[in-house]
Amino acid sequence: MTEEIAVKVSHVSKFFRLPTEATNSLRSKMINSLKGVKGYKQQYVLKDINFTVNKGDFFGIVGRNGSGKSTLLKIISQIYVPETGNVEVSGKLVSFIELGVGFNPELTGRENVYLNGAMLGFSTGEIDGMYDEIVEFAELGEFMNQKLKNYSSGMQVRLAFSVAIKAKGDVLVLDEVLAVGDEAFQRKCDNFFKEIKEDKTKTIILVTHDMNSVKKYCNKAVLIKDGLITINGSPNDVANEYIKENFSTHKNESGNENSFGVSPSIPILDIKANSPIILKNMENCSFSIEFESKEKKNLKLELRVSDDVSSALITRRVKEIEAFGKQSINYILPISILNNIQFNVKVTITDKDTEEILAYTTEEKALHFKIDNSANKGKGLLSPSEAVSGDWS
Ligand SMILES: Nc1ncnc2c1ncn2[C@@H]1O[C@H](COP(=O)(O)OP(=O)(O)OP(=O)(O)O)[C@@H](O)[C@H]1O
Repeated sequence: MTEEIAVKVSHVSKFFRLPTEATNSLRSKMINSLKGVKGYKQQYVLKDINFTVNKGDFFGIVGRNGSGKSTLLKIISQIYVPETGNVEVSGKLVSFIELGVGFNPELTGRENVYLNGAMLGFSTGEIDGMYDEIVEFAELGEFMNQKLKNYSSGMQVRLAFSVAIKAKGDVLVLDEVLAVGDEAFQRKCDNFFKEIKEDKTKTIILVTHDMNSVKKYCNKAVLIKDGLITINGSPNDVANEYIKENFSTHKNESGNENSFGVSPSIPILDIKANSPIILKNMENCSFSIEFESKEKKNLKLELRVSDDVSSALITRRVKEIEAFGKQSINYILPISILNNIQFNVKVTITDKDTEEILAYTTEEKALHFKIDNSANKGKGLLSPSEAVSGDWS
């Protein structure tokens, strides 16, 4: 069965002009123009963005502040025109990406629902049909005849969000940052997202910084970095890569740059060699994984041993443990089938319950070994049946 496309983003690029000098007189403007000085530079915010969202998808867009997510949502919602490329949308698109658009503080809640609905392209009859559901979801029944300017900011957000999600659109574009509210309203939104995830006639595009939401609701996601899509794939891969990206800008308490790859709950992660790192005439390579868990947690340790030259994975082992405090776990890797090879050892520690990555070994902190043993016959991994495994101790 071929999937129906809801939104197709093709080769979209966008730049903004940033002033490079202040020209506050007509004279300097004229001189600059004669000299060919433009007085601004083009800052590319999106660079050749391509992806497809199918009907029924719950599609996540993830990226750090300033990576270009809101600009992309505005292009999808036809608020901005891209410099290159285009966006094709099938069906009616409803977006909730900027607060206050389509709302007038001098009008009542009720009038604002009709105004906003009209701006989204719905007729009065259509809004009549949606009105009760919108008010019920927003829990603002008794306030609908009051002017919007008398609403608290939370109430205004609730109304705007409710119009967006209860409007009968086919594609809903949401910036989750705006979907704030008290705990009860958040729970309601959570239920709504869970329901809509199962509704294969609705398509959602959600920008969020909350990786639990990505894993919980989305079936596909993209990660944007500096205006480029760096991953287009499974929500788990995107969420984990985003967490790693964020980690690399967090220094640990000592401010030591070599400690990148740790988090407040696992502030230390090291791999220490117990055997020499140049292995001659030896059968085993041994090392210990040392880390500290600030809280009692069920953890998943993923050990990866890879060839330094080809990056091929030699072995991957997973161990689940309940850990609290300082830990040291030994690992013995038999090397009898390897020779003339350099390899590295890295570890990723994940919270077993939430699947969040809590710490991982960065390139700089990987432990490297070299095998120089003429008694061993092979080079690298000989065949899958001879895969190197090893033991935890
Ligand atoms: N109207 C504008 N004029 C000039 N620059 C802009 C404009 N809008 C956005 N930018 C710049 O474009 C870049 C991307 O901004 P954008 O708001 O799309 O990022 P974002 O990923 O949504 O960030 P956040 O997570 O903080 O909302 C930023 O460097 C921002 O300063």
